[in-house]
Amino acid sequence: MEMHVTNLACTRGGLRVLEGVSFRVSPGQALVLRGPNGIGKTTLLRTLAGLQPADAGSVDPGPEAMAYASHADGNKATLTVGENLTFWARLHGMTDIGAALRDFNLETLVERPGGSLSAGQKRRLGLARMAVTGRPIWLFDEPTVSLDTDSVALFAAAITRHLDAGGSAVIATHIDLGLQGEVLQLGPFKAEAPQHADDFHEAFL
Ligand SMILES: Nc1ncnc2c1ncn2[C@@H]1O[C@H](COP(=O)(O)OP(=O)(O)OP(=O)(O)O)[C@@H](O)[C@H]1O
Repeated sequence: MEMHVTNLACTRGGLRVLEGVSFRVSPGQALVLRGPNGIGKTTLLRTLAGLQPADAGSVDPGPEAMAYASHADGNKATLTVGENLTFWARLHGMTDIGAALRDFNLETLVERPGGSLSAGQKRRLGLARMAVTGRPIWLFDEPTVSLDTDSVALFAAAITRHLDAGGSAVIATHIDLGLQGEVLQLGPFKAEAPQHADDFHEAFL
């Protein structure tokens, strides 16, 4: 499924952050978002994921085709690793969690409560959730935070498998994951004449 983003404008906390953002991502491709802190990478991902409305422009397909892994891992502390993944899979009408457990090296942790995991283990669980959604377009916000070198390699391999299967991904990361696709620098899309931020938007988990 090809993703078309056309002339998108995004706002955060009452401030127009980005405008005129257009790109396409084909099946089998990853798009890496780059730009300095505060340029709007998270804001763009939240808009693509349907967590906030676009100020202008369009995103096709809509959020029902996407799975979003934000800064927050969003795991349930009292559910085990297996229960967390099963919950997330069922939410998306799926049942199989075996491949996700294997791909993110979670098999030995399957009975552990989410709240008892280390930061990197929590992150692996948060990322594994994407693999049980069955959704074709995966969105990631700084996915490699807390991951050690081996886990970064696991993550890159999981994304590569998803791309090889015809999926696609949009990833805000400063790390070179060696993926097939392009890099989009967001600097040129910075909104002109910024207004005063007059609002605080609670982040969605
Ligand atoms: N919860 C919030 N409420 C109001 N404004 C916010 C909020 N979060 C971020 N902003 C502002 O929105 C703008 C875009 O922030 P955003 O988090 O999208 O940037 P980013 O490129 O992801 O940054 P970073 O690389 O630091 O994660 C910034 O000016 C930021 O100060």
